[in-house]
Amino acid sequence: MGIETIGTWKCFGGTQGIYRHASEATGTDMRVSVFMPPESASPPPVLYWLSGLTCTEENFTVKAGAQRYAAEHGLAIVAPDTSPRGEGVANVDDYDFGQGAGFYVDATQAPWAEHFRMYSYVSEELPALIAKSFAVDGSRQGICGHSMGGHGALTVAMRNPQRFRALSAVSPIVAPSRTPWGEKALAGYLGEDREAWLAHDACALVETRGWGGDILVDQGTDDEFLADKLRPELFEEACGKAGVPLTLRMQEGYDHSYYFVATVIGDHIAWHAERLKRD
Ligand SMILES: N[C@@H](CCC(=O)N[C@@H](CS)C(=O)NCC(=O)O)C(=O)O
Repeated sequence: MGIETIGTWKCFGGTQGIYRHASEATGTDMRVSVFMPPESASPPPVLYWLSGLTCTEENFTVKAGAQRYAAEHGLAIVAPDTSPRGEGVANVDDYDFGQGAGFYVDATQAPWAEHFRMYSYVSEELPALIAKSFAVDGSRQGICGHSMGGHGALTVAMRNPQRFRALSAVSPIVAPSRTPWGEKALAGYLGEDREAWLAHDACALVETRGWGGDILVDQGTDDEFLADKLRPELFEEACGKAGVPLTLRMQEGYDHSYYFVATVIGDHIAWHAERLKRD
C-alpha cells in the first residue's frame, strides 16, 4: 500500500512531512507525520512518538520542537494520528473516548471493533510501511509518547521487544486498568472482562513480561491529571518488583501540556539516540 505526500517542508537541514495512506488495520485513511534528519552516510534509526487524547499527528509536530534535536542526533521521528477518523467511523462526543482517543488497542466491542485497531496499526502496519517508504534503519527503533501515547509506548514496546529497543514516556497513563481514563476506554473497546485489560496495562505488563533495557519517564508535579489518572508511583513500584531499571523524573512545577513535552523532548531524543546507535 503506497503513501501519499500531503506536504513537506525543509526543517533544520532535514525534511518534515505529513503523509496519508490507506490502512489495512483500521480500514480507513491514516495520516502520519515523518521527520527525516539531514542525509548522512547510513540510514537513521527511527523514534516513534504516540500522542495523547484529542491529538492528531499535528500536535507533536508543531508544538514539541523535536525536529532540532532529531536533526542533531540523526534520528527520524514518526508520529501517527491517535485514532481512525472519517465518515462511517464510530464516534461519541467525548474527548477521552472514540475518535482522537484510540488508546492503542484493537477494539473487540461493537461499534468500535470495525476500525479502532490502533494496536495492530502502530505495532505492525506502520513500522512496515515506514521501513518500505523511507530510507530508515528499521532494525533500530525506539518508542516514546505522551499521556495516552505514553501508555501506548510502554505497552506496545513491552509486547513487541523484538521491534523496539528503546523506551521512554512523558506523563504516561501507566495503570489504565485501575485509573479513570483507562477504565472507561478499556471497558468501551475491550468489554467488561478486566482480565483482558491487563494485556494493555503497563504496570501489569512490566511485571509479567519485563523489559530488556531501561526506561525513562518524565512527569510534571503540577500536572492536573497526576493524582488520579496518571499515578506514576504505581509504575515505579511495578518496575521495582520486576527489577526493570526506571528513571522517573518528577519535574517541579510543570503541567500536562505540550510546554512540558517541549521542555523534556531534547532529553528523550538524546536518550533514544544513545541506545539506538549502540551495536
Ligand atoms: N484539557 C484537554 C484534556 C486532554 C489533554 O490534555 N490532552 C493532551 C494529551 S492527554 C494533549 O496533548 N492535548 C493536545 C495539545 O495540548 O495540543 C481537553 O479537554 O482537550
